[in-house]
Amino acid sequence: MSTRSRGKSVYYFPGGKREAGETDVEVLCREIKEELDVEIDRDSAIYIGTFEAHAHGHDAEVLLQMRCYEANFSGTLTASSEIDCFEWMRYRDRERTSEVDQKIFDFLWERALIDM
Ligand SMILES: Nc1nc2c([nH]c(=O)n2[C@H]2C[C@H](O)[C@@H](COP(=O)(O)OP(=O)(O)OP(=O)(O)O)O2)c(=O)[nH]1
Repeated sequence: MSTRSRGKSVYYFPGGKREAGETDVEVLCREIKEELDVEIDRDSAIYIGTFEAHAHGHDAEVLLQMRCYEANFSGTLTASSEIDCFEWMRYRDRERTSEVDQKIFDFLWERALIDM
């Protein structure tokens, strides 16, 4: 599932930057709550992998390293004020996402974890 932040042209996986002292799962829970108003079940979080690419919206030399998790959640997905919209995507939507997300789409596709 991908989100489009206010003023951005491409879709991002929900998430964001770590604040001082936070663990990965703490960042995950905070960002998902802020963006989509649902509660992540922290015990269900499973590390998927780390992906690197140019950070969208930054100078070409700025690299983004994204540590990805899958997890269950409870509540009703609701776009917060920082999100314009969210969308369940398929592999064919790959070009509508940021550079790092396209690598993640490829990873999911190679493992048959996303539909065409
Ligand atoms: N969450 C998220 N961020 C992404 C993705 N792809 C991508 O290039 N980014 C970039 C955009 C941002 O520069 C950074 C995430 O920062 P953030 O979500 O905490 O947002 P922010 O407003 O503080 O970031 P910034 O634009 O000020 O750098 O990573 C993605 O799929 N998900």
